Amino acid sequence: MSTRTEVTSAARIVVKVGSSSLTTAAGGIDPERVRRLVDVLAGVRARGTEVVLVSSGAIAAGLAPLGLKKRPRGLAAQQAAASVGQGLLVHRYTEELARHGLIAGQVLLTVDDVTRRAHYRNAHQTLAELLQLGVLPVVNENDTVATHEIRFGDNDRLAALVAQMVHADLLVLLSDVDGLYDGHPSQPGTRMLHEVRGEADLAGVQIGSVGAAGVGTGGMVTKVEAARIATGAGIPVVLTSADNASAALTGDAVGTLFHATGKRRPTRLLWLAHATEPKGRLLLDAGAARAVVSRGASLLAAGLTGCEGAFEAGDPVDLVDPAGASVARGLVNFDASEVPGLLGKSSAVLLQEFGEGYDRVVVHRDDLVLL
Ligand SMILES: Nc1ncnc2c1ncn2[C@@H]1O[C@H](COP(=O)(O)OP(=O)(O)O)[C@@H](O)[C@H]1O
Ligand SMILES: N[C@@H](CCC(=O)OP(=O)(O)O)C(=O)O
Repeated sequence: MSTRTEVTSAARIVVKVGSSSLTTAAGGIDPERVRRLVDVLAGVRARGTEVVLVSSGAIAAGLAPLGLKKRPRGLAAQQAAASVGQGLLVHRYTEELARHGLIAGQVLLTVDDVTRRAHYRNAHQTLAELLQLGVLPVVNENDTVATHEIRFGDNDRLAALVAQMVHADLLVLLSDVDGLYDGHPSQPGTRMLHEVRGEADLAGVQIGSVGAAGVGTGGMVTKVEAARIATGAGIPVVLTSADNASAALTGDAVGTLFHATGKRRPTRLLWLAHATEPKGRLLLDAGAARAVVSRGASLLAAGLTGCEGAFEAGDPVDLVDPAGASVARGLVNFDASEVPGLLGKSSAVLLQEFGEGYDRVVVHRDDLVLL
């Protein structure tokens, strides 16, 4: 079998493991599966490669202690299960990593942590420091505080964003299925794709949701989306089963390899483009639309003709050209109620009329992504 240099040459790898790969048939965390995974990760560390683990399983781990038979539907119950389960999950990782002389560091992230500039910087710095100290970060979504609106809901995309945040050289997605198939793997005659070089290879592939175990979320849809985000940012992705973890991480050609398709771009922006629901629309005049699209300029109030929606400062909004096309998405610096007072005014006028702070740009170029 050929060896994948994308794997063997990677100095930093993000590994994501899904709930379905950590649970027993009866539900709850399977300590054996955690142990086997940690043994593999310790092997990767032993050859000098840094590892960040993104682990699902908090909700699954909380089911048994709460006497629940299956993943609850309601958000509050899921949050409660995650609250109970996350501690147990990280405890398992801490114990297993300690057998190899390694230290686990829990990192719980919300959508805000990868979209808002200040939060993003914090998360980035924390992860960088943990890696510097030789700690193995164990990341999960902060399920207990995430609401429907500000929730990834799945860890696949979170893992892709973490991979970019830590400038990983490779993302490995471990699931209960050994690769991406051209149809749902339960259907006879479906075949595994060994390599995906771009969108063309995905044409005609039936990408289904949740697997048979019923503990995961998102199924293949979110994994392919995660692969798009990572590869579009220059990071190759290997998708395979947790049982293949050892082979995948030593570079064997198992599962599906998604080749890098793009150059690295800032994480938050990819998230904005791919997964954020805009909370409103800013209407731009022709000059502003041109400046944003062709020159990568920040959006100034002078180029605004109106707005729609009930957004607050910091929310994602679409920037719409005079023809009604959404040309960009960005994080707005004003509440919707403030915008009418700003329309068409230069920064100097705003400063004069409203004082300090109102001369700021409406959407900063660093918080903008073209659609
Ligand atoms: N085209 C496909 N190729 C492979 N698996 C698929 C496909 N379509 C749907 N699936 C399902 O996606 C499941 C994996 O997703 P999920 O259950 O969310 O796992 P995880 O907990 O690892 O995130 C597989 O078990 C499989 O049944
Ligand atoms: N944050 C959640 C993960 C959600 C989930 O089930 O994700 P996944 O199994 O990766 O599809 C948890 O820890 O239970």
